[in-house]
Amino acid sequence: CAKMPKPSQDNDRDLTFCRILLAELEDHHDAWPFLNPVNIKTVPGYRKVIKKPMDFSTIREKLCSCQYQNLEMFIIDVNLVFDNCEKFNEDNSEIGRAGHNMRKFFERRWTELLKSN
Ligand SMILES: Cn1cc(C(=O)NCCN2CCCC2)ccc1=O
Repeated sequence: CAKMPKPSQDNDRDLTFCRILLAELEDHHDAWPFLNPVNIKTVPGYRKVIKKPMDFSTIREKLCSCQYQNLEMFIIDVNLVFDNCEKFNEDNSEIGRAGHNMRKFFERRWTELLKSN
């Protein structure tokens, strides 16, 4: 049938979930490497290696300026943070471990939230 606009309550639910999930990511003990964009002037190689930088403050800005169509687009950006981290950091490093911890936390929380529906 013709593409129908998503009922607004679904959009409202998605937006609420993004706000909850992002707040919990920002408050997590291991969030410190991901709170702001990696400084490509002080981190050698980052600019060349990581094609699409992403961080929680950028996700916060996008969320607050309605740049996420739905929950899926938000999850894609959060996963980009963790995929970039895995690409650039050894698993057995401070930042590498923080990335794995944060990804595990995020996976668990969004599945819990979606099951609550
Ligand atoms: C995600 N990620 C982060 C960094 C990084 O150095 N972040 C700065 C962390 N500092 C904490 C207090 C001031 C800044 C390097 C590589 C990387 O993949």
